[in-house]
Amino acid sequence: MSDPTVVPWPRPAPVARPETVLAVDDVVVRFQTRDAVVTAVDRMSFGVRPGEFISVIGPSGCGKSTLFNVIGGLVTPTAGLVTVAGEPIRGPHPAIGMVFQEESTFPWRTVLDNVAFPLEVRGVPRRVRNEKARDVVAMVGLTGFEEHYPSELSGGMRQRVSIGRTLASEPKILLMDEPFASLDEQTRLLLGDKVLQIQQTLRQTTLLITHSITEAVQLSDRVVVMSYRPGRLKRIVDIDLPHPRTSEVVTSEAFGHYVAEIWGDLRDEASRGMAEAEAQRGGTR
Ligand SMILES: Nc1ncnc2c1ncn2[C@@H]1O[C@H](COP(=O)(O)OP(=O)(O)OP(=O)(O)O)[C@@H](O)[C@H]1O
Repeated sequence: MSDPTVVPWPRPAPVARPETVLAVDDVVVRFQTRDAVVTAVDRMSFGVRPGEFISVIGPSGCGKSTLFNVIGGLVTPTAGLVTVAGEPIRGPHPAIGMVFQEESTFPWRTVLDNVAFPLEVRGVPRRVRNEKARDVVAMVGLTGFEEHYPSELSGGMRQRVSIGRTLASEPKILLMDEPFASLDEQTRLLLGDKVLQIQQTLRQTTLLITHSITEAVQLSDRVVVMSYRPGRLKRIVDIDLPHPRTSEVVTSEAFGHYVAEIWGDLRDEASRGMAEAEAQRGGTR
């Protein structure tokens, strides 16, 4: 019998692991509320490869935003660690760009000046930053609107300005927390196309929180499904649909299979969430 303490020589080649740019490692987040301790995220671990598009989906209140806030350095985890390219995240970090659901353009700045803002903060000279901002404005499909103010744009266009502003800072990882939530279905689909096009052009590593299964399947390489309270990793689904993708993919048979599969996972979790909410309402009556 071979002695397990003897290291063979030559050493066996290490198991090939895909490169990871973002690692979420055993992250736990607990909040102390007035009458209880809430575990919002419980031992979540997953890795993200460079250029990958990952969606995080789960029932309302399962801890998606909390997880994103940990990745974005806005919340310190109770336990566990997030690293970007091996570097621990201990606060807001230039490698991470965040886009939120809420309106976040600067109303007093034009589209171009909104997008150029992070470059201005970095001290990039005006001519260079305007040139770069024009490229980003074109990428988000707003050429011709450079001198417009946010109040002159639709909700979908304003969200593209927000995405453009975040992209101008060239983050290693783009985090988007339900960026399309306030938009109508058609705009969502078209904006999804735009985001995918940008992601594929820049090979931008992207994490998206969404409630929409179709959006998750349309856009993602992998979908992280979370369980209802405490928010744990339920499953990671590989979306093996051809690239480049557009919203047309939603009509394919394979697409329907993925949606059904993820809904199968989510249905139980969402029902648990609803039952708990109803029980709580009953208890407070
Ligand atoms: N600062 C906080 N203090 C106390 N509890 C919090 C805090 N932030 C979040 N929670 C609780 O943690 C849990 C997860 O919340 P979170 O907002 O991360 O969920 P979510 O999945 O993003 O929800 P939704 O889909 O509805 O946006 C919830 O029970 C929420 O009430």
